[in-house]
Amino acid sequence: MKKVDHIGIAVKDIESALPYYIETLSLTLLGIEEVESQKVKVAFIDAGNIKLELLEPTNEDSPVAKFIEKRGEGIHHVAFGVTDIRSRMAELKEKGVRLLQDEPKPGAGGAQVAFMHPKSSYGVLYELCDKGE
Ligand SMILES: C[C@@H](C(=O)O)C(=O)SCCNC(=O)CCNC(=O)[C@H](O)C(C)(C)COP(=O)(O)OP(=O)(O)OC[C@H]1O[C@@H](n2cnc3c(N)ncnc32)[C@H](O)[C@@H]1OP(=O)(O)O
Ligand SMILES: [Co+2]
Repeated sequence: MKKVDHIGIAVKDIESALPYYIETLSLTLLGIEEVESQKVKVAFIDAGNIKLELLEPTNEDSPVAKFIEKRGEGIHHVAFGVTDIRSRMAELKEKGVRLLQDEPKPGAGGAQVAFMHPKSSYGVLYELCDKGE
């Protein structure tokens, strides 16, 4: 794992959460995009050494919609920046980590992403995020 790339934060509505981050906390909005493969709209916020990724569900089957329904708004996942995601996935699988998919999926900003089940990661949903850098 190279470094933590971002922290995902589930919100019901990006538009209503943004002023808190931008005006109250004086952070900078980097961009907003929709990520169809994950059924979310995301807003990236520059928090200095890390990014915050606000996640708003785009429909009721979204993993983020389920999360909010069950656990409320709040910290949803931690994303490690990696290179060569397929090799990282193979290594983790070999070590007994339960991955949530066999193939990487398209994430935000053109990255390839994969997730590890929180049940094999001591209660934390971890993402692998490969931007090809
Ligand atoms: C755009 C992209 C990017 O950065 O580029 C993103 O981040 S997209 C970010 C959104 N995409 C994703 O999250 C994709 C990966 N996530 C998933 O596939 C799902 O959300 C799962 C993590 C498998 C959970 O779904 P499932 O339907 O199994 O829900 P469930 O409510 O039955 O959850 C099973 C158990 O995991 C726990 N659980 C669920 N979500 C959790 C989370 N975020 N952090 C920690 N624990 C979590 C539940 O409380 C439950 O524990 P108990 O049994 O003890 O109650
Ligand atoms: Co993420």
